[in-house]
Amino acid sequence: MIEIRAIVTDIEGTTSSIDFVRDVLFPYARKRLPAFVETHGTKPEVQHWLHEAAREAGLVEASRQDIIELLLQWIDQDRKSTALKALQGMIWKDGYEAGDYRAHVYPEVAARLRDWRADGLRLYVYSSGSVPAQKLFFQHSEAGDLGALFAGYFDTETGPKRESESYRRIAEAIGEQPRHLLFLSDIVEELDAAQAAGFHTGWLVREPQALPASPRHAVYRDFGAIAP
Ligand SMILES: CSCCC(=O)C(=O)COP(=O)(O)O
Ligand SMILES: [Mg+2]
Repeated sequence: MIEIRAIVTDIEGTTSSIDFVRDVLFPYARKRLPAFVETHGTKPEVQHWLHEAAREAGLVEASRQDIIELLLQWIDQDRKSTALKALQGMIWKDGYEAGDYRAHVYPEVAARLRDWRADGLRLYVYSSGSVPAQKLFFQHSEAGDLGALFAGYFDTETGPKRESESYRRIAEAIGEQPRHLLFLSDIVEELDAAQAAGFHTGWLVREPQALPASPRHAVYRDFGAIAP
């Protein structure tokens, strides 16, 4: 018998719409990034991630302007850079706190997360968004503050989402064998990596996307259909 003890979920395309991230969060960060770097660029945490971005791009002796342009380019490319995601998270904080937006979650998600918690399952997030950005996202969701439902958060500091070693690290951090863990995502390469590490997997293929013809993972239209 399969015994799932904890669920690890992706955000974009899984709990929440890709449109919200692409049409609200990314433009918000894009517009404010130059002024944010100019104003906060000497703070150690910001400086650290600016250096990391330059290092990732192989830029030597890059000016602040060079790094700003690089980061804007990465936002346009939706590059899953840990440094970019950390800086975006710092910028999004202001937007959430000012009430400029609330994070989208699909209509059934909050109720299902609560059901699973009530059934004794532990819930975790694994997203390319930084851990602080993930926490803000669920604290300021359209369905209210969902932060207390989660026992922990993982981002790409744990490792890339398409590498199975990242999922082994997550299982170890959670303290469960992978066979007791279910990973939910909209990206098949992430699911393949989780499956290779021994996780159960659920592929969220939300309307109006076509259902895959011969899927390698259990496919769900929404969280309502998932019965761990
Ligand atoms: C919570 S952060 C906003 C989303 C984001 O920047 C991102 O890259 C989400 O990617 P995911 O791994 O959740 O598909
Ligand atoms: Mg996703």
